Amino acid sequence: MSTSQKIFTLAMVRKTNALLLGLKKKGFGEGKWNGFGGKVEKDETISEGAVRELEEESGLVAKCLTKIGILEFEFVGDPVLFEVHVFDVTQYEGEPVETEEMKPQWFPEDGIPYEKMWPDDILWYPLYLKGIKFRGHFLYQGYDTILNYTLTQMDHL
Ligand SMILES: Nc1nc(SCCc2ccccc2)c2[nH]cnc2n1
Repeated sequence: MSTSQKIFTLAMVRKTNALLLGLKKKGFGEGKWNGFGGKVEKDETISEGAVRELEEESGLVAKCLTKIGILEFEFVGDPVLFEVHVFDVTQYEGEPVETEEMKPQWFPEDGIPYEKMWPDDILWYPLYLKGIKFRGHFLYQGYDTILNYTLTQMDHL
């Protein structure tokens, strides 16, 4: 039983058959390729937070976001439940630039570097890339081992 929930965003930027990922240079998830995201501030909606974090971390300005998933992460021994709202971004302005937080790179959809990403990604990316919305819950031991999980397709989020 987790005593508190913290809301985070994760923006997945896509163009024809390619996905933009960022190599996290510091902080939570350092050294892993991931979408762009972070905390949601008190004075913003979840999608406003997603737009802000994407611009801060990649320089891209999202013009349209679609909520495509909700992922809950629990870490053994940590009472905080991470609730991550995942968005698909296909309309954006600008070119991706390296920032203090992230080094961006385009990957072909059949060349995703799962071995250098969070272990849950290989489980839900295939749903995302097929346009299937999802809700998942993952129990982690440390940051590399998933003890158990549920992953459900959703018609609406
Ligand atoms: N793909 C993925 N992302 C995250 S955290 C993403 C949201 C975030 C949270 C805090 C700082 C920056 C970004 C994960 N955690 C556990 N598995 C995971 N998989």
